[in-house]
Amino acid sequence: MKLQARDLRWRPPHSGTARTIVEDVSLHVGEGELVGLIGPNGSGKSTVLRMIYRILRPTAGAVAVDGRDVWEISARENARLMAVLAQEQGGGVDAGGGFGGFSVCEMVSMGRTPHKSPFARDDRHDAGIVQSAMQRTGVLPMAERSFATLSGGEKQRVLMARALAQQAGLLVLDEPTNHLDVRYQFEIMNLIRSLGVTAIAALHELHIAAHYCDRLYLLENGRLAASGTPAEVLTEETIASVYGVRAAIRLHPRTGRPHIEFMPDDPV
Ligand SMILES: Nc1ncnc2c1ncn2[C@@H]1O[C@H](COP(=O)(O)OP(=O)(O)OP(=O)(O)O)[C@@H](O)[C@H]1O
Repeated sequence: MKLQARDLRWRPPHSGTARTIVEDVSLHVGEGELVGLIGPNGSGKSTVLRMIYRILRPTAGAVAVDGRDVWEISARENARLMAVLAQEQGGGVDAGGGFGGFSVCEMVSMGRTPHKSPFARDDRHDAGIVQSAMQRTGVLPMAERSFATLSGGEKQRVLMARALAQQAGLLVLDEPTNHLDVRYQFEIMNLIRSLGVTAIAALHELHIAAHYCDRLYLLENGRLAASGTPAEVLTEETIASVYGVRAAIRLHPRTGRPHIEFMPDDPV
């Protein structure tokens, strides 16, 4: 599955003189690629992803999956094409997020909804997929727990399991490592990579972006500041100018991927 976003712009509707949040953003994710969207707080990463997963209609520009405009596809078919791990869920779930009454297993089972006719019950095929998704994300032992009682990191893994259960060819992930300790950060990223599906992920952790992504897009104030391989994008100059932090970067001799050492005490 391929993703293409062309000339995306977003301004809050009915906002009078409000500023444009995203301007001129074009990106593509090839079949089986894992692409990272990075940039400082407020640079527009979530807004770009929301346009991709069709929560926000672009003010201008278009998003296409395998050449089809996402707004011309029904919401249900769209859910079969792309699975989303969104920030709203991550933020919302801390307070229950409306899912307070559901068990972990029920939450993950919701990933099967786009594949079933209305009112159909889970069959054994669905149950097997749900079980496997819980196993791969390490949440199987808590299958019967109430979702609301989980820690932030446990909830994040359950939401990842739900996205896996959806078995979509495109994953759209807004900070998938949010709330996760270092072990689970790597486990989730290894899992995403091992799936071999097409994926785009907003990431804060630059070492994760450097290590896992095939290519990166760097946003600054709603516009693309750089794009390319991690080694092309994560340079000392770009990190200083976009993030305002000094860093020393070495390329790993075997992988060619950047290894970043931040030097927060050195002036930019
Ligand atoms: N509905 C809205 N109305 C007005 N401004 C908005 C709206 N949604 C987002 N913004 C603003 O747009 C900017 C980009 O927000 P966005 O959430 O896309 O950034 P981000 O890069 O994902 O940030 P973070 O890394 O902090 O999650 C922010 O300044 C935000 O306050």
